[in-house]
Amino acid sequence: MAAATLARRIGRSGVLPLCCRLPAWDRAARPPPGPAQPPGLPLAPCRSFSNNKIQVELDESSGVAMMKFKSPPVNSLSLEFLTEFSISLEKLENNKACRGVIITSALPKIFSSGLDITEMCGKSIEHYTEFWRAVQEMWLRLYGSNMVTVAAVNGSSPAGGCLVALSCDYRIMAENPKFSIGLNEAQLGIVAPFWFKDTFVNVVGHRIAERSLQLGSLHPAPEALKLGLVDELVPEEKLMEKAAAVMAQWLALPDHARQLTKTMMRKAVLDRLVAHREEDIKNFISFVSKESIQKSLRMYMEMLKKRKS
Ligand SMILES: CCCCCCC/C=C/C(=O)SCCNC(=O)CCNC(=O)[C@H](O)C(C)(C)COP(=O)(O)OP(=O)(O)OC[C@H]1O[C@@H](n2cnc3c(N)ncnc32)[C@H](O)[C@@H]1OP(=O)(O)O
Repeated sequence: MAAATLARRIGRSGVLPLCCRLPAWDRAARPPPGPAQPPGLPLAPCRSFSNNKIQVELDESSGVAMMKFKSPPVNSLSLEFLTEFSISLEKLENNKACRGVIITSALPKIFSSGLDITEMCGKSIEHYTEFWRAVQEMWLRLYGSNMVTVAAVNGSSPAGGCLVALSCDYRIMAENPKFSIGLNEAQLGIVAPFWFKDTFVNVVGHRIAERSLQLGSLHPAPEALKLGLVDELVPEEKLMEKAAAVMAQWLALPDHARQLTKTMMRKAVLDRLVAHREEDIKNFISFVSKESIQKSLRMYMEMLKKRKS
């Protein structure tokens, strides 16, 4: 079925209708069709699981899951959020019926505000260790996922929020110039870890990443498109439809070829963190424990609050 037709059928709900079946080269063989269902019962259930901060709906007939961040006010990546995120990804990854996931936000104007700064202020070494391991875990799962991952960026997405989008296979952003995206860590007086940087370089190339990282730039959507930080801009109301169309296009290929290609492209970067995980945690702790860094983070939080009042 042509991607455009599929997208039309998906419509705004973002959920593939039951009549749409994708090609036979699924992630794994599906069970054979059972006996005829009694009238009124759905042919293929749309399974959903919702935790406190993330809602996931999987349409088993299409193999596409919709993951929505729903942690007001700004979908900050707290320890609880990151844990739910990793568990949700793991559940989908282990579900043979799931071949792709669209990641978006249920909140208006914000995709994710990045790592929860309060998790990095005035906490114990044990807490920093647990928090940073959760950040690593989320990235390893998302960047290394076998599923097709599409980010439907429907709001601003600084720092860790940008990392989530960068870790997907494809990024579509709402074409609102008020929405911005980028690794702005330098603006907070902190440094993006090497694997944030590697992920960024793999998307936009060395020169753009270097300039953007040093300046801690947050790029308005049109600029993000020009830099290649996002792949497409679409009007906000068309975002989910477009994400579904892109997903259908990617799922039209045999999984194994796409997965092996993805691994080939990403393995070196993933392996680098896996090999240096404990060292990376130690670096984070020694950096975040510095009084000067604590001061920078506190001042940044105050600035956010002042800007509001
Ligand atoms: C120390 C070692 C470092 C190692 C590397 C660490 C790598 C770090 C990665 C990161 O992700 S750091 C986080 C970077 N994030 C940001 O810079 C975003 C900051 N937030 C904003 O710019 C804005 O809040 C927004 C996302 C554009 C939304 O703006 P809006 O006007 O809609 O909302 P606000 O009124 O600003 O915020 C509401 C509420 O939420 C709090 N908040 C915002 N972002 C965060 C956050 N990242 N962590 C925790 N809390 C956050 C903000 O303070 C407001 O709180 P209240 O005033 O309502 O209490």
